[in-house]
Amino acid sequence: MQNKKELRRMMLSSRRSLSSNERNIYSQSITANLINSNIYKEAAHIMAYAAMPDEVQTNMLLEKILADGKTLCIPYITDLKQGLMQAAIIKNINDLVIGTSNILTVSDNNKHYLAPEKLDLIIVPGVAFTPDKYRLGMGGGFYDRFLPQAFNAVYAGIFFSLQQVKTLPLDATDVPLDIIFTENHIWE
Ligand SMILES: Nc1nc2c(c(=O)[nH]1)N(C=O)[C@@H](CNc1ccc(C(=O)N[C@@H](CCC(=O)O)C(=O)O)cc1)CN2
Ligand SMILES: Nc1ncnc2c1ncn2[C@@H]1O[C@H](COP(=O)(O)OP(=O)(O)OP(=O)(O)O)[C@@H](O)[C@H]1O
Repeated sequence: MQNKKELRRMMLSSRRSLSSNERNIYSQSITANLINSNIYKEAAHIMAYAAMPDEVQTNMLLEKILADGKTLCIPYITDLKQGLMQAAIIKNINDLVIGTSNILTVSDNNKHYLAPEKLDLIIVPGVAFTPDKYRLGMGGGFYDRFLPQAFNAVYAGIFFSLQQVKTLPLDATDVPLDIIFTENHIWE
């Protein structure tokens, strides 16, 4: 089996092969599948993410979470070297600023963290996934360290179908997801 680094490079290039049109259409379907689910409807405190250009796009999702009156958090990297992040509350998408690794996040001077155990639902990005709901991420170990602290939350991955692989090289610290949404299937 390939190692994580090699597989990550391959799967990132496959994700990049989507046209922006495909990416937008698939992102809309994934968002629709998620917001129609009971886990979304039942969640009051949600952590999502601000997407990088190749990822499942989340603008519509972030707007919907706020419009539904739910608490919305996104990752704020507190220690890049140690792979640590917190759930920072956001009230308005327009307040986001460019942060670590060029990803939009909350501005430094007005941060409020939600305690991880308060989260009901975490929407997790990734580079590849398996049908048994393991994920390969960007390689920082951020989610593997964060998810166990959010022990009351449902962990929901959102991926494009072309990110599916049969198996992944797993480490003891890899945390499986509870449910995965793609544009044409839901694994639960
Ligand atoms: N949207 C989003 N936010 C997230 C994550 C993520 O995967 N997606 N993370 C999940 O862990 C954390 C950030 N982790 C990251 C780890 C490495 C790189 C990275 O290597 N960036 C390259 C550019 C890669 C690219 O553009 O494809 C770089 O900065 O040079 C980026 C984010 C927290 N926030
Ligand atoms: N809970 C943990 N405690 C200590 N080290 C960890 C933990 N989780 C992951 N790591 C380490 O972090 C490094 C990156 O892990 P991995 O390649 O699984 O990240 P990833 O899931 O792809 O990244 P991300 O979650 O940031 O998207 C590995 O060296 C891994 O052993």
